[in-house]
Amino acid sequence: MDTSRRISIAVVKRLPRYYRYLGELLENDITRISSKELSERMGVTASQIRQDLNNFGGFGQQGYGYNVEYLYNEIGKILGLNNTYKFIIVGVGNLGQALANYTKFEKRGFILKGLFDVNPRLIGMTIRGIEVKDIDEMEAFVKENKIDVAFLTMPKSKVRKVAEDLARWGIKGLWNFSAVDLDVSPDVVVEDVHLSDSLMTMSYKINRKMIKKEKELEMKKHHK
Ligand SMILES: NC(=O)c1ccc[n+]([C@@H]2O[C@H](COP(=O)([O-])OP(=O)(O)OC[C@H]3O[C@@H](n4cnc5c(N)ncnc54)[C@H](O)[C@@H]3O)[C@@H](O)[C@H]2O)c1
Repeated sequence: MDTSRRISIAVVKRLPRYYRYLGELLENDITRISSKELSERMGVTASQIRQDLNNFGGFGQQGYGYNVEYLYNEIGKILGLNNTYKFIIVGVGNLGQALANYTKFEKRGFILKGLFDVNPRLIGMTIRGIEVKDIDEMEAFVKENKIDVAFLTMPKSKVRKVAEDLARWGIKGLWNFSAVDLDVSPDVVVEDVHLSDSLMTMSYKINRKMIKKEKELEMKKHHK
C-alpha cells in the first residue's frame, strides 16, 4: 500500500495501540482476528476498528477477519518503524539514566548513540558502554554522527535553548520530557511527554469513583 497517504492525526494516535495489541497476538501465534474480538480485547467499538483499519488497506474479510501479521507490518510501516533513528539523551539525571538503560527502544529502531550533561560529576560516567559527554561537545557530535533524534530530560528552564540549537544542527525529532510544550521549527517534529498529565487523569478517575461511592452510601442511609 501507499504509506505516503495522509491519515488523520486522531487515527495516527491510535496506531501505536493497535500495533501493540497486534504484536501481542502474533506472540501468541494468533494469525487472524475479527473486528469484534479485537474490539473486545482493546475496549474500542468494532465499528471504530473497522473505520480505522480500512484507512490503510486493512480490509477484514467476511468470515475471515483480519490478517494479524499483515496489519502489524502495515501499521509498522506507517509508523516508520522499519527505519532506524540515531538518538542522544540530553540531561542524564534520574529520568535520562532510566531511559538510557531501557533497551527496548532499539526494537522500535531507536539506537542510543550519545549522552550529554553539564554536571562534571556525571561527565565521563558510562551507561551501556556509552560515555556521558560535556554539552559543549554536542554540536560536533550531532553533526558528525548525523543524529536524528534527541530525548530531552533536562530542566525546563534550559530546554528551549538546547532545542533551538539542536534544530539548527539538523535534528529531526525531539522527545521532550522537560515539562514544557516546545515549539521549535517547522522542520522538527516535537513530542512533548507530560507524565503528570496521565497521573492527573488517574486522580480525576479515582476522585470520581470516590464521589460516586459516597453518594451511594448517602442514598443507602436515606433509605434506611
Ligand atoms: N512532566 C512530567 O511528568 C515529568 C516527570 C518526570 C520528570 N520530568 C522532567 O524531566 C526532566 C528531568 O527530570 P529528572 O528527575 O531526571 O531531573 P534531574 O535533575 O535528575 O536531571 C536533570 C539533568 O539535566 C542536567 N542538565 C541541567 N542543565 C542542562 C543543560 N543545559 N544541558 C544538559 N543537561 C543539563 C542536570 O545536570 C541533570 O543531570 C525535568 O525537566 C523534569 O521536570 C517531567
